Amino acid sequence: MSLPPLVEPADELTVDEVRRYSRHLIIPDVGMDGQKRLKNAKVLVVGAGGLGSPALLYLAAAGVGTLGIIDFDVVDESNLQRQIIHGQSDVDRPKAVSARDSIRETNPFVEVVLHEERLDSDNVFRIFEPYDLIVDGTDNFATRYLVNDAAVLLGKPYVWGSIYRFDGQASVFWSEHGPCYRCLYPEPPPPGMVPSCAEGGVLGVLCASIGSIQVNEAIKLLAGFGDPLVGRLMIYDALEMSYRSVKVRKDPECPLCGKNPTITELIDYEAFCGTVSEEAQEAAAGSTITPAELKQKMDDGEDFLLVDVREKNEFEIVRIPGSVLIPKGEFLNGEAFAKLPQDKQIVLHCKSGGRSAEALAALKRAGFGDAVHVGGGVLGWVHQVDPSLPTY
Ligand SMILES: Nc1ncnc2c1ncn2[C@@H]1O[C@H](COP(=O)(O)OP(=O)(O)OP(=O)(O)O)[C@@H](O)[C@H]1O
Ligand SMILES: [Zn+2]
Repeated sequence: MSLPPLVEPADELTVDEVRRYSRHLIIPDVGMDGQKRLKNAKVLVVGAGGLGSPALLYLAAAGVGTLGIIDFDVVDESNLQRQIIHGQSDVDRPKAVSARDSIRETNPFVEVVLHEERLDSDNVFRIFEPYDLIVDGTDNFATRYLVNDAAVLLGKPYVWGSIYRFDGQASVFWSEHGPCYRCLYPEPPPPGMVPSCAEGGVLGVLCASIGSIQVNEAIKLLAGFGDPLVGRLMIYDALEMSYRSVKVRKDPECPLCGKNPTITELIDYEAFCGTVSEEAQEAAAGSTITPAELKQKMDDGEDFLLVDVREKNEFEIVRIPGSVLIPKGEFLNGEAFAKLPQDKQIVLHCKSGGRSAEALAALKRAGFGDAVHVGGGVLGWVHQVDPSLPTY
């Protein structure tokens, strides 16, 4: 399938621009016409993180005239392993600002528009409106469904990518020409079932593999050459080193882009994706202690068992003294219960409190009524109790 260019060409390229983009200009498919279209293009990149870093740098280098960056976060040292648009001296600086500075160095001809805020249902239409196309570099389901729904309602193409450990996926969702994200993934995974990169890790270079595919697709759509990844899901396995693409059809029953849509306006995405399930929230209500309270229990010599429900790799990076490891999965399948004493209070913790709330719900169901979990998890422990420990 080929599609007409998304963008009209700019009137002309300056002499400096001709020099800079000469290796594009001599490719027949791009040429002067394609490069002028890129110059006129306006692309929004959501998230200046793992995927956003290479995406922004290559979109800028390619000469996309206007680049919008939306990110609410600041650069953390643990980002530098993969978020190559930021450097050591950017730690603690807003990601959007740091990304803009790198882009200026890569290509001063690009106009950068900063949106230093969290994309949500209240601001998404206003923010998306001026852009031709949206590149998504975020890592959470609520934002993905939000981006998809807003893109469908505004009729804009949505270039999506996703990464985890050694696996990557990418596609272009554009309901006028093919499926949307909901056609492929009608429901978000149950809370806690799909680990994030913060929980499971990601090979740094995978971001470049998938982020550059997203840029490739964006450029093709903007300038109108090649076969876009509309209606196809690209699956990449860095361990096997294989790329394959599978067909994705538009779902006639899709509640958003199908024949009889039931979603005609934005919804509450946090509730839809429920980062922590309702049962876990209920279990945690009134059964959550702070890291400082945990320290107090230890200092008071209370008799309890502290169980870390993270994975072994995480336990090896940093742990709370005296904790034993029983991964969350064993609470969900019931194997954990036989390992636990009946005569002691059980205190659960994880990295930041989400997984331990899920495990707590299972534990309470199994009859451990006085169990509690530590809000903020081991990260909270490091911040409140022992800042000499590493975080991840
Ligand atoms: N709704 C949103 N609005 C704006 N930016 C978002 C939104 N959701 C996620 N982001 C940003 O998208 C980026 C996602 O990138 P990535 O997952 O690589 O980084 P991270 O969140 O810093 O990593 P980690 O979760 O491993 O600490 C982050 O910079 C995050 O701040
Ligand atoms: Zn759809």
